[in-house]
Amino acid sequence: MKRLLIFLYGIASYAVFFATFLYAIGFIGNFGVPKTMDSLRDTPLVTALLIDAGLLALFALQHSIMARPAFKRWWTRMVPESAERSTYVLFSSLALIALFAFWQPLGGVVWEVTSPVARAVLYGAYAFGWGLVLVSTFLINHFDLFGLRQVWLQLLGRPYHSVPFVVPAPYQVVRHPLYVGWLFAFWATPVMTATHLFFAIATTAYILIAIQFEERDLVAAHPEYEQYRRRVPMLIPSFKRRASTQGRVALGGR
Ligand SMILES: C[S@@+](CC[C@H](N)C(=O)[O-])C[C@H]1O[C@@H](n2cnc3c(N)ncnc32)[C@H](O)[C@@H]1O
Repeated sequence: MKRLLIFLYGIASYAVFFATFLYAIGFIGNFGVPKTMDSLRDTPLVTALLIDAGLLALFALQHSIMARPAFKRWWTRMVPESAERSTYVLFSSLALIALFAFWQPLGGVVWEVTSPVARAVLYGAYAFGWGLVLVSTFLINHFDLFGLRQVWLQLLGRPYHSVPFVVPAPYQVVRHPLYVGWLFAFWATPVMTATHLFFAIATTAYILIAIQFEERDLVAAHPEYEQYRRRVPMLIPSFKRRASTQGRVALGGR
């Protein structure tokens, strides 16, 4: 019974994540959802800025603290180990839902692209970004990243083994293709409002900081990551160099 409950919890967490992911595409792209990022401002500027900064900080803290191995060791004294990743996914989604619900548009257009061709290119870049994010999760292991593999294995009563650390095509030209996808999704817009610019700058800063923590954990789990880091650029792809780390190595630092 407990196994089934944990499994259903994992499925529910994934469903919440997937709905949040779809909403985020409309929220940031300003289409198809009831509330988007760039609606008109109806709150004093400083108040709106403070609220938005608080919402971004909430997500950043949740997302980074709960990902650290030390936190996981402490947390899994209370939460079953097999449900740890699903709980992380659920809390991340809840932080994003809070961001969507309480976000305060700042108003004001900083720049606007009017050429139809350039607008089409920017919309294409936006779609490319989201596509790259999704594809990267499958290249790493989508089902492990979102906790489904963990709850499935415990349902079967089978032990959990870390997924292997692979270096598929995009990871051979850049170390963080998923974050590159985020950067496309956050920056590619034909109408850059003050709100959008604030969001893009803050999330870019967060990505740059989060990479430092993530890579520290990756080096600790995989000493060979150090060499991979020397060969492959962080965010700007290089098609000249190729990672030699093409084998499958156990990944323990999730
Ligand atoms: C949200 S994913 C982002 C992955 C990567 N930073 C990117 O941008 O493509 C974070 C998780 O991916 C794992 N990870 C990072 N690089 C990886 C790689 N090359 N192969 C497998 N897992 C990786 C990290 O350990 C972390 O648990």
